[in-house]
Amino acid sequence: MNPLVSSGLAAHPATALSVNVNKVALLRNQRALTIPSVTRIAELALDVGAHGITVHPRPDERHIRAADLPELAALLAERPGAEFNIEGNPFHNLMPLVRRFRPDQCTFVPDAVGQSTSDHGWDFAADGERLAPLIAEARALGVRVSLFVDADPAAMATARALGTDRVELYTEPYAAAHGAPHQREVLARFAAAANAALAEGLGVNAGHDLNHENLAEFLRAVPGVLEVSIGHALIARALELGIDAAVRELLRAIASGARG
Ligand SMILES: CC(=O)[C@@H](O)[C@H](O)COP(=O)(O)O
Ligand SMILES: NCC(=O)COP(=O)(O)O
Repeated sequence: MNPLVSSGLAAHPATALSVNVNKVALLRNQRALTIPSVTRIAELALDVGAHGITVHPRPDERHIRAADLPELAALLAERPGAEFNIEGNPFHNLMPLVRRFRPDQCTFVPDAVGQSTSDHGWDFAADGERLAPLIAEARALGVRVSLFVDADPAAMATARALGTDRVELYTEPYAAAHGAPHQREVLARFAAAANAALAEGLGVNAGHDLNHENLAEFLRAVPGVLEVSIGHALIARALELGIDAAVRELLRAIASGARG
C-alpha cells in the first residue's frame, strides 16, 4: 500500500515522491571518502515513506557516478513497489545505463554535457525523430519512459506520437514565480499543459526546484501529477532537519495538495 495512505498522511493514494540523491553524491565527491553514502540516504528516505529514488548520472560524473548505480539498484530491488528513476540525455550516456540496470523509469532530459543544471524541456521539432527509436528501445526493455518538457500544452500530442508513457513538467518557472503576483498565471499554464497531457493519455510527472514551501500549491492547481522528483531543496532541508524530517515534510505537503 502507498506509504502515504498506510501512514495516514493521505486519505487516498496521492502523488509519489521520488527523492533525487544527486546532491548527496556531490558532497561525497569532494573527498576520496565514501561519506555521505548515497545508498544510505536513499535507504533512509525510503524507510520514511519516499516512493522511489531518482539519479541523474551526468557524463562528467560531477555527482552521481555510474559506480553508484549497482548499490542503488540492489536497494530498490529489495523494496517491492519502490521505483528507480534514472535521468539523462539518451544521446549521451543514458542508454547503456538503461540497458544494464533496466530501472522502473527513465527520464530523457535534453541537457548538454557541461550544462550546470537542467533548465529546459525537449525541442521535439529538432530532436523528436532521434528520440522515437530510443523511447521504443527503453519501453521494449520494460522501462517506463518520461520526457522532460516545458509546460507547453501544444507539445503533448507530439510527445504522445513519439511513444512516451509520461512527460515530466519542468517546474523551475513555477518555483521562480511562487509567491509573486504572476504565480496564478504561471500555474494556469502548468494546469493547461497537464490537462493536455492527460487528454493524450500521458502520465504527468513534475520536477525541478520543487520544495516543502511550493509543492502543495502546485499539486492543488495542476491535475493528475503521478510523481514529483525532488532533490536539491530536499537535501538542503535535510542539512537543517535530518533526512527523515525533510522527507516527512514533503509527504505532508503532498497530502495537503491531495486534499485540495
Ligand atoms: C531533470 C532535473 O530537473 C533534475 O532532475 C536534474 O537532475 C537536476 O540536475 P542537477 O542535480 O545536476 O542540478
Ligand atoms: N527531475 C527533477 C529532479 O529529479 C530533482 O530536481 P531538483 O529538486 O534537484 O531541482
